[in-house]
Amino acid sequence: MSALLEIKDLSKSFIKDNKKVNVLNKVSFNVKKGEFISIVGPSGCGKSTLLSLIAGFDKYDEGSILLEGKKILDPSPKCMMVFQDFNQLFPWKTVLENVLFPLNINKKDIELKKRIELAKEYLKMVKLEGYEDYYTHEISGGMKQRVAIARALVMKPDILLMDEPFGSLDIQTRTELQNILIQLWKETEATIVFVTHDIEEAVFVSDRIIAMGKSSNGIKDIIVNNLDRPRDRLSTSFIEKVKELHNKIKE
Ligand SMILES: Nc1ncnc2c1ncn2[C@@H]1O[C@H](COP(=O)(O)OP(=O)(O)OP(=O)(O)O)[C@@H](O)[C@H]1O
Repeated sequence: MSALLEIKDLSKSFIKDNKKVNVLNKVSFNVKKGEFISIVGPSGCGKSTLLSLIAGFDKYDEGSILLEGKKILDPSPKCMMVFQDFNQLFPWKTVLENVLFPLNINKKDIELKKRIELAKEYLKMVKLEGYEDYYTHEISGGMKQRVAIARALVMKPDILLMDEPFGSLDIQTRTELQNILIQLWKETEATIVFVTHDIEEAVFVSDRIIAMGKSSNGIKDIIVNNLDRPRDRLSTSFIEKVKELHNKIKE
């Protein structure tokens, strides 16, 4: 596996009350094609900032972010983002129309009939077959997140960025969505960068876990997670890995 995303000496600060606040200081790591990476760390350590920079939503001060060797400077369908917020969907559009939306904007070369087929195929993959004509107020939070994931993945992005996508869900729905996401990741061979507060979630989904710290303004440690898949949350090896991560990220 070669590096798809290369982040090198990335620094970012914000100006607040005329003072410069350093959030990221010389952050470097690579993501290989097909890899599932999680980013964990305490609130305010810069996880969302890092994801926004990769998505091209914001500008960095120094360093570089390269996707297949090219600098990311602006948002593009190559990096799709799924947020935590249930309100990221268009409420005036149906479930199908939401998933169709990025295709209609970016993939006009595909004929409409095919675009609709594609959107339906991804809705089936997130187990929402039969809900195509529902509006967002008619579906649950977990279903909304599944629509958002289908809408992002239907674009076949080089990287899927996920900012605490399951953070507002109850534990049962969260577990169900983690399983769906892992299945989708395998089926679509996607590359995923996933921010989470939940250490167990990080151990369940990812190949490598990037632990960020607030005092370090960047990466504290990168933990390789080669537990066999499918992973058993109750196995001794899983629990040991969760403990290892807990100990490593203690501030
Ligand atoms: N636009 C902005 N202007 C000023 N400061 C900002 C801005 N965006 C983020 N920050 C600051 O950068 C720091 C990191 O914020 P960020 O949202 O990246 O953290 P996080 O690790 O994602 O936190 P959480 O887990 O709570 O979502 C915080 O101190 C925040 O106040």
